[in-house]
Amino acid sequence: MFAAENGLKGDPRLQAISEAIRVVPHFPKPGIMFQDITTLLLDHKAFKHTVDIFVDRYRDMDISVVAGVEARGFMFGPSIALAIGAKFVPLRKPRKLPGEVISEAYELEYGTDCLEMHVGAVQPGERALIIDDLIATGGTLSAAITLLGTVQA
Ligand SMILES: O=P(O)(O)OC[C@H]1O[C@H](OP(=O)(O)OP(=O)(O)O)[C@H](O)[C@@H]1O
Ligand SMILES: Nc1ncnc2[nH]cnc12
Repeated sequence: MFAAENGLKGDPRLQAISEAIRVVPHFPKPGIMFQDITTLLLDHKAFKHTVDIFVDRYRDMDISVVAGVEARGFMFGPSIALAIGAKFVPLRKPRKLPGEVISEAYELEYGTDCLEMHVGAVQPGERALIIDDLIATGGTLSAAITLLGTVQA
């Protein structure tokens, strides 16, 4: 579905990316099929393909902010930000940022958590791209959208 919707159907890079991601059954608890992107990071071609796909899609779209979700969004977001000429804004787990923050709580596939962003990192009216490695329940992405939407309001 992702490939068809994004014009990537038949793109050989997708197979290389898919093969580079290790699937670990029952981690970190029974029933979870853990998608391990650390093996993708070991494969520099598949890693570059991953970044390139986002850069090709989002360059020249007037995006000035790439917001990366801790921790795995930090592994892809900065490369994409540099390539499309945007700033990188970390969306961090609680009590990691030293300045004034805005927070958004959310539910995970296996627990609850919260994302925080520095006040002033994003200005009203800026266009943002949110980067993470994976969507499971969508709770994290939803919280990230809400956090950035707070600024836009
Ligand atoms: O769609 P969801 O159900 O919200 O799940 C997806 C989120 O879960 C994982 O992060 P996790 O919270 O495990 O943190 P980590 O990146 O620090 O390992 C993953 O990297 C996404 O951020
Ligand atoms: N199935 C999964 N694999 C990797 N990270 C996750 N975070 C939430 N669900 C996950």
